Amino acid sequence: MGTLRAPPPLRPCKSFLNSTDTTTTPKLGVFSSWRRRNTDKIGYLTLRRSVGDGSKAGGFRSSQDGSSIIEDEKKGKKEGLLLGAERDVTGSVVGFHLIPPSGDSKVIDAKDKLATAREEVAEDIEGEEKVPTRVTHSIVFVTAEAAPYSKTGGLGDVCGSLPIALAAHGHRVMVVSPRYLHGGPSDKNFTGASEVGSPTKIYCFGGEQEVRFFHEYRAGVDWVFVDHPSYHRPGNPYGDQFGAFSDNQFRFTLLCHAACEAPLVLPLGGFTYGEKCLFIVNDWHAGLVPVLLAAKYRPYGVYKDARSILVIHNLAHQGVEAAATYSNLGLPADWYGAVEWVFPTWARTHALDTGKAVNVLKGAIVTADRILTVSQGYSWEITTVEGGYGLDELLSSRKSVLNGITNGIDATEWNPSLDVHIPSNYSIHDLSGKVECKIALQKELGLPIRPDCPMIGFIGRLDYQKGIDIILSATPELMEEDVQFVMLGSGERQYEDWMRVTEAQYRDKYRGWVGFNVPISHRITAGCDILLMPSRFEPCGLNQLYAMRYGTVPVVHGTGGLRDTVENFNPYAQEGLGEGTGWTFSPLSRENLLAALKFAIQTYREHKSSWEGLIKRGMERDSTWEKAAVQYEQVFEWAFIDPPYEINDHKKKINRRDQVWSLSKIPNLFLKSFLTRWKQGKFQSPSAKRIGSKSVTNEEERSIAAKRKKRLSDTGRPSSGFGRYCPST
Ligand SMILES: Nc1ncnc2c1ncn2[C@@H]1O[C@H](COP(=O)(O)OP(=O)(O)O[C@H]2O[C@H](CO)[C@@H](O)[C@H](O)[C@H]2O)[C@@H](O)[C@H]1O
Repeated sequence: MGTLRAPPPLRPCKSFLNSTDTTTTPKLGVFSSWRRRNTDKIGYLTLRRSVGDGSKAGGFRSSQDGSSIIEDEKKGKKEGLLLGAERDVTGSVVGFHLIPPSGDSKVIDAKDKLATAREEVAEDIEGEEKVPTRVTHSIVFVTAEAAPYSKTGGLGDVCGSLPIALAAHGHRVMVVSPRYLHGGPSDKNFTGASEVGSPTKIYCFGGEQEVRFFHEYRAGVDWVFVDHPSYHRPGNPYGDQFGAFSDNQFRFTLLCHAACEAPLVLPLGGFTYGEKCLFIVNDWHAGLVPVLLAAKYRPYGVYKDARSILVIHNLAHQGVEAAATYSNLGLPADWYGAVEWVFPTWARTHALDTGKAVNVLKGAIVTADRILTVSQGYSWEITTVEGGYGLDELLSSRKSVLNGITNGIDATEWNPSLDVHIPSNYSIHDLSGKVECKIALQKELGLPIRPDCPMIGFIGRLDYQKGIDIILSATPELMEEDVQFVMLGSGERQYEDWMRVTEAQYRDKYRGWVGFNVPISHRITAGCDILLMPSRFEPCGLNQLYAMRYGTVPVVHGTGGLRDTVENFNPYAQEGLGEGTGWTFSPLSRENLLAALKFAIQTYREHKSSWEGLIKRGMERDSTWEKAAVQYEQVFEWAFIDPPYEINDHKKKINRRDQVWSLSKIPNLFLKSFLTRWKQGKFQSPSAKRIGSKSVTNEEERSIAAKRKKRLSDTGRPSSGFGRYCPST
């Protein structure tokens, strides 16, 4: 956890390690600058990349095995010389250069599988120019959704834009997600992708499944879509009007297996990604990937140098299914402990319920090399009982590899001066278009056309996370004000119905748009003056970032990423010039929400210059991916410093458990106290002692249950303790 700090020491390239002259080998951390100072032959080194259509891509070229190719631009292309071993002034080999006469690059050392490429711009011989060294990786994103191909929320946005930002930094990036065909207009999103490689067999769910891969190269990224009949059905990626699909465990198990195969088998742009990849697995849907790397591949010497990073966008969804489904996952039998989940007694449904389940996200937390959340605030919240959804202790035990990086936004799609979905474009220098957007929105929704009336917007999933129940309770009082309120969302049926009823009740003030509609979401973001986000918890939140960029002032519950990104308004700061980009209220309650909204409305009406300041500070805020991409790169470096999760780690933990439970190994001295404690119910079953399982005594369970009961009676809502009934989506 904590902030991202100084970069780790640089790692030497393989060719350097191959040097036979070890006497002059510099220390790793100083290799780069040492090399620049002492080598006068290196010239200007860059790495060329070839992905998809080689002519389109810049950067470095990857070999079939994922290795990278280094070219000497200055000399190689002109002279076509085979430079061979490069030596410094002391005679030490510092690198190898293979420059073919054609100017084409060749692999330096295919055996080395040097997937980590190095882009170095050496300072000139006099040492005047200092340019940073950059390490590039072969990155494989695994995700259930990626915009614009598929999107139901923020996960799609992030996985549609972060890969592009990382590719722009020179990384070779692949995104693997399902090829959903719902039989509607969204199917055309996949028409740009064509079949690549040959059908691949996946072994899971007691049989053999065949998946096909489709590929599109766009914006510097290889978009790979896994095709299987189970992804072809009406609805959205996770369910339809009847609820979540019952075979989601199967569909996302398939995705994970296919994603592990893709870098090995797909010749994208003529070259596979190879084994030395960095998997970025998003949420539980992709959570099986790090477990597969450790359990299925590494024991056979495959993916030994790969690393995985788990990105948690929403801890509330963990992919929990009955323990009996373990055999479906395609994992070796002795890896059950990695995904095993035991619910506390109070959360079990009946007397014979043993509480045993498999929890895919837990498996990912245990086996991933690093863990990221989408804001720093949330990375702390998930280690607390309130925000941990039963995984807080496990996550706390992994604090040393847990960081938070605030999401960026796609600054091309969400740009008021370019947005194709809004009727008038505008910018911070000329806000006149914003009023036109407001008038057009009022017209479109059939509301009275009143440019001076404060207009409040809400966009999001209609569920408990987003605090819809608080909006619901506050709306009657809000409607007493002279305001207009627009909501766009879909989700729980009761809230959708409430929106329809409220619209009928307040015809001239309220509109509820039930459904998922991206163009409307842009028009609400641009046309409203205030965006309301009373989320109960919010890992990052993107709508407040979009709102600020569109000069719409956010009023948010101060939690997770909302607290990190919205600065509370202070009218007295900076000698009356003001400070802040919106309002944050806490704790979450109807009264606090109304108070914050009323402050905002009053400021809008009575303090025009303060309002303008709020708008401008929000629009000036840098929410692009650039900053986040650099922080991600820092975490990549850290991931490669440590060895990957090994089968040995797993075995050690299993053995430790066996030792605990082998009575012969417990000295007699402790046996009595052990048995006494056992009778008191202070030990759980052996399985509960396995890797990362929740290990609480019956007494603790009872006290947690009592606390929850009290909280329920005090506040009328359950705490976010153990996630007994996490849905699969
Ligand atoms: N009815 C509708 N019509 C059109 N567009 C709609 C819509 N409902 C939602 N959207 C869009 O979906 C996205 C929602 O993103 P959020 O980050 O607010 O929430 P979400 O909870 O899905 O994401 C999770 O992952 C993201 C990404 O990490 C985190 O920011 C977040 O906190 C976490 O809960 C936005 O682009 C929004 O405009």
